[in-house]
Amino acid sequence: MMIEYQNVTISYWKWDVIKNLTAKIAGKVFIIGKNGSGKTTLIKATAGLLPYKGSIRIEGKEVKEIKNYLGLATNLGEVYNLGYTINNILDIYSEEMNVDKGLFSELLKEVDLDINLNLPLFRLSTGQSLLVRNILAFSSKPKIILLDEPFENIDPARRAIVAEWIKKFGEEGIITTHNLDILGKFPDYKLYILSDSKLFSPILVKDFLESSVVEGEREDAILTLQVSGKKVSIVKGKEGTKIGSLGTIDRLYGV
Ligand SMILES: Nc1ncnc2c1ncn2[C@@H]1O[C@H](COP(=O)(O)OP(=O)(O)OP(=O)(O)O)[C@@H](O)[C@H]1O
Repeated sequence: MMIEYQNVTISYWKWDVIKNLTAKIAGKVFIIGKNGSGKTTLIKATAGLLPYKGSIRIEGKEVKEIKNYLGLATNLGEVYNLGYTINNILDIYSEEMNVDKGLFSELLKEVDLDINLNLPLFRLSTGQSLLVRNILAFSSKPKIILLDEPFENIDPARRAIVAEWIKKFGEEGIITTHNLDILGKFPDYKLYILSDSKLFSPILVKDFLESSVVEGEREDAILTLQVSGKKVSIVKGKEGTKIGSLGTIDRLYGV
């Protein structure tokens, strides 16, 4: 079981956001990357919502040829445009996408989210809407989860609950995030960095958080990547500020 990218190029008009990306992803993994690096674009293409060149295969099946694959769920807003109110969405997705209404209500209760299900999604606050979309994704008990920034604008106690759901639901998938604190809850998960259109080979979250970022190429690096054309090394040891204590990964991106 795997998500496989082979020479994948994804473009908006003539501009390539992802260029010749090749990677094999197994299990549930995190992808981080600076603003605009293409994380959302990659998730959308993997969910079948964007055209791409090359090959994206999920469990051996080419994404653009898959119709109604029920094993995959995402929190992307585009997917939940059908239906007007949240109740409408629930009706449609319980029928078409295996969303379990009982599980949906249970998860809603777990985060103590008191919302009017007769409202359209876009009437909710940014955080509430994302929580509902996360819950919709988990409620189909998917095999594969594609979650774009599932913690953004969500308060800390609820973020911790979303983290537990990520551990519980899905056998494989991709989660993008900017949130270093929450990454600490996933020490044994693999982390990929998307930079300069490449997905750099994965390192364990715990190794990443215990490392520091230095400029240039280093022999002792656990990972050397390219950021805006410059080499950056992630090294373990006493040197510099640990990534885990930075609170933000901006240094990695040279900001
Ligand atoms: N529909 C679109 N049309 C044209 N360009 C787009 C479109 N969607 C995204 N882009 C551009 O593609 C690039 C990658 O965007 P994307 O949203 O994938 O980045 P990201 O890594 O998810 O960023 P962030 O961390 O800020 O969420 C950006 O420069 C963005 O402006």
